[in-house]
Amino acid sequence: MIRNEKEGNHPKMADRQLAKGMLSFAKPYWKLILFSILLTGFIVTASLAQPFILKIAIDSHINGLYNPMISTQQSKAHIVKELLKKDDISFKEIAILDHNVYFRLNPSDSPFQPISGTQKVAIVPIKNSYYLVHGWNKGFNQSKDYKVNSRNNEIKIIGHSYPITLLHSKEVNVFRTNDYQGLIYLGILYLLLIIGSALCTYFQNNSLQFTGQYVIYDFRKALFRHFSRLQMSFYRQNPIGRLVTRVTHDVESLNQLYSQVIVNLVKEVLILVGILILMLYMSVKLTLICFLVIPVIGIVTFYFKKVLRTTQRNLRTLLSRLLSFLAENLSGMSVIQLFAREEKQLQMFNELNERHYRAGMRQTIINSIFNPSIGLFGNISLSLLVWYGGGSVLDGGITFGTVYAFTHYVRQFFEPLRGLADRFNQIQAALASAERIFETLETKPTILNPVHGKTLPDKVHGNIVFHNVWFAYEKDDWVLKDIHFTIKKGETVGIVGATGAGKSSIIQLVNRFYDNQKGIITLDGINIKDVHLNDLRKHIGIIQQDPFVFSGSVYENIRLNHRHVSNEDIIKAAKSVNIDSFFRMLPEGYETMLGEEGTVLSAGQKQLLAFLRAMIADNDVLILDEATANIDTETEIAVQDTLKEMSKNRTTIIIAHRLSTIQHADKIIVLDKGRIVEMGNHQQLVRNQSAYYQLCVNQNKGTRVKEKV
Ligand SMILES: Nc1ncnc2c1ncn2[C@@H]1O[C@H](COP(=O)(O)OP(=O)(O)OP(=O)(O)O)[C@@H](O)[C@H]1O
Repeated sequence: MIRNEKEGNHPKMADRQLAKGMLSFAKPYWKLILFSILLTGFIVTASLAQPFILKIAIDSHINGLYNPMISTQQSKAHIVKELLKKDDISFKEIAILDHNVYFRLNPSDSPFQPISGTQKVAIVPIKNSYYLVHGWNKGFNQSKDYKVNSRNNEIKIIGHSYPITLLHSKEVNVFRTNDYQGLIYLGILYLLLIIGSALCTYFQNNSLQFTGQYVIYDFRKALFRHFSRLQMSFYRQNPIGRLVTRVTHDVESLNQLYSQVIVNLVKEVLILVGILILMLYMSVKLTLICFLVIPVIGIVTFYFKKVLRTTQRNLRTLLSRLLSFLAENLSGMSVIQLFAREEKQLQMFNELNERHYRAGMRQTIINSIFNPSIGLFGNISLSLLVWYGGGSVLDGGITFGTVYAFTHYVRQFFEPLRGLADRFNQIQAALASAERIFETLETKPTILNPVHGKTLPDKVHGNIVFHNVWFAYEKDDWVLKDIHFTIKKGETVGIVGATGAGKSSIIQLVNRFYDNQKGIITLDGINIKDVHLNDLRKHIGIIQQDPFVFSGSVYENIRLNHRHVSNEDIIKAAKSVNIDSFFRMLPEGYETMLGEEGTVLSAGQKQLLAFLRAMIADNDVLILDEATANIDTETEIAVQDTLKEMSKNRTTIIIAHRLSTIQHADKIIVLDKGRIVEMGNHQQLVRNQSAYYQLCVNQNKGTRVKEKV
């Protein structure tokens, strides 16, 4: 049966609450995260610097334009010398201080008057030439200080009260032709950036992956710890497949968030901001033109973000349903085959599978529209750049290097935008998973330890009293009604009744798998709700009809957490019940590995194993719930003898359909539809000729029931 999944309908957790929860898991690893962020800073700087270095190289080497950004004092001096050579002006000495060039003139040779022995000169790149400007002592900027007539290349000096003289107007490609050293510096810088960036990326990736692994390890641990504190009703409401999805799929999706998304998001945002600043620095107009498409992208992204989140959530819910269905069907495959339900189940599986497939397709389609549309906007932006930037280069408004750098930056800008779209996907998926994980983690355990609990002594007497106990699994659907009985220290009590009468439910209450809604249950006079759960449960040993076998050897499965018990003790116990030979028959005897990847025990062997567990645990109260149902008659006789031995001086509760197994009990409680209808020993009850007698008659197929056992 497909359970009614309520997952998709749960109220959405506030994003802030989610973020807080996720941060709390990342907090222990803040140093690692900070380290990654610092490395990210370097990686971003390096990736932003690379096109800029190329721009400088192009402008300096291809166009031969002087660029103050890379002008070393040496190259400046070099330009000056080249210029002076061309104009045949001789200066005795050139000194470069700060960004200014100072000449110590030879007054007799020079047409200029020295100013206190030094002449201050500016080197100004105009069009494709360098100019020495004399008489300058402040900034010298295009449009404020001079204008270039692009038709005849004439340069006009404007708006200066002090004399400015242009010394030189010849085309000189000084830098390009001669400054190989500058080029080498640029090359080395570029190489260092690339190597540095690669190293940082390596360390950043590792530290991020480590963070992700640490965090998901903690998440899994927290989930498992929480699962082990949750009451049985939680497991009734949540199919195992769904819970497995939490610990596997959902946690993995969070791993991506911590190891890739967050820091990459920081990186991408930094790159976007950095590019924007650099582009604005180089040309405001060109930047604005390139980014004409940004508002459209904003609207598209907002819309897709909304749709994607819903789709992601839907996809997760359906996957979880699919897994639950799968888990349920795989564990019940024998029943499916036995009742020839293969086709029906397949049809149900197909339905779910198809819904999951459709949701997956929807997500793929959304992504396949979103990603290329961001790419398209990037290309539109590049076209605008070529159109306007190209024209400006021809006009001389901006350099070719600038346009070249812009093409890099525009691409680089749209790359993270596309990445941002993927980040959105991952964030949506992670948020949907986080919602589920935190919802699970926030499920409050209802079977709680008392705040100020009472401690039971190491050994309890085992007096158990049910004081008018009422219990329902579902609200007001009473399974046990006004149950009242006393089991005295060392007594053996049998509980009988028709199927569904409530026998097992009584046991579930004794060890607090469930809590009764009304009445009180006491152990040695102490309300069991006042005792710490571990303290209570360590006194109660239960042998179930289908005991659980852990992965591990037979020894480990019997010993469980009674570490002090030796292998010899276990063998001795097994021999005493005459079941030693059963375990010796296993492929490697007591060393045989059991569980998922080991040997599979038969139902009877499992019960024998559970018997040994109980013997080793030596609890003060022993409960058997159909504990011998799967054991053959011969072995059962041996086990019954041991049971008699074990129940001496130990409170024992036995639930058995086979009434012969409880005939020796000190007291037999007969249940019918959740109520006690009879209580007494075998003889008394047979004499009563009522409910118990009727059960015995039914079981003996109408033959007379003997009082004597
Ligand atoms: N986990 C559960 N959630 C909801 N209802 C339950 C649960 N376990 C049992 N019940 C219901 O409680 C009633 C009593 O069940 P219980 O298992 O105690 O009966 P029982 O006498 O032990 O039956 P049987 O002899 O078949 O083992 C039944 O109607 C059953 O459907």
